[in-house]
Amino acid sequence: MNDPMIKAEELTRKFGDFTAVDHISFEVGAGEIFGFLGANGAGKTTAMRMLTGLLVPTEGEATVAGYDVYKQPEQIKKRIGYMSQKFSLYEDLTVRENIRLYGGIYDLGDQQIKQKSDELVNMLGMNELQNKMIGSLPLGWKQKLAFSVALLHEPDIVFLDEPTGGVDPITRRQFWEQIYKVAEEGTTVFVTTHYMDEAEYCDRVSIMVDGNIDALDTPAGLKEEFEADDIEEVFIRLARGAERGE
Ligand SMILES: Nc1ncnc2c1ncn2[C@@H]1O[C@H](COP(=O)(O)OP(=O)(O)OP(=O)(O)O)[C@@H](O)[C@H]1O
Repeated sequence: MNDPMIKAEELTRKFGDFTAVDHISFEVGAGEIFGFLGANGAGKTTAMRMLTGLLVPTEGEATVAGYDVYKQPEQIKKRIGYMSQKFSLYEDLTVRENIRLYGGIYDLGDQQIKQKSDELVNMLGMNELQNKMIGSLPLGWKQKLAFSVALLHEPDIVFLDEPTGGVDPITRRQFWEQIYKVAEEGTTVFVTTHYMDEAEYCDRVSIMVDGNIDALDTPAGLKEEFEADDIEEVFIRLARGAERGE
């Protein structure tokens, strides 16, 4: 892979004696949609926090957008977007106020923020909703908006931590159309999900079990390797041996 957008080598994080992420290695290319799967407690969030410059690894190496996670976390933060599992927009601000706030955090100028706000509200068909409080919007709208806000500063990579949790299949499908669009424009998408149908939409999928990456391939490649009809079957077979989780 030429100049991978994400490169992890033996990346490890311990909490005391417990190894949450255990020597994982993988690369993600520019414009790729990379699905990062694993059962509860497998280590996905911990790995993602290391890659986004939020948590220092215990061992191993990683670069994101060409920057080193140990030495250049601030540069990484400027080049990535992040949509967390816990919803990140401010409930008691309006749609437009949230966009303005994040535009400021991402260091965009006033003119650029205004232009981006107009574009975004139009693109999402949120004209009628732009002055409504976020708290009053349905979850699906909030998620679509949070995704667009994570892209405001045109990052190289966007990290999505269970972006579609709790919404209906039609809204999830619309959300995935947004994902395809940004990937086509060249943005790398790193996404965790518990929905196995969504794993099928990814270019490649990795499956974590107890801190390790036990499988990594295209959805078709994984199904072939495991002689499975769908990714859910692959996942269940791998996760069955897991010690962690609910
Ligand atoms: N700050 C911490 N201190 C101690 N243990 C932690 C810490 N953060 C995570 N862990 C442990 O590391 C393991 C991996 O957690 P992590 O949140 O990365 O898993 P996950 O795959 O993201 O799970 P989920 O799907 O439930 O979010 C879990 O056993 C968790 O309890």
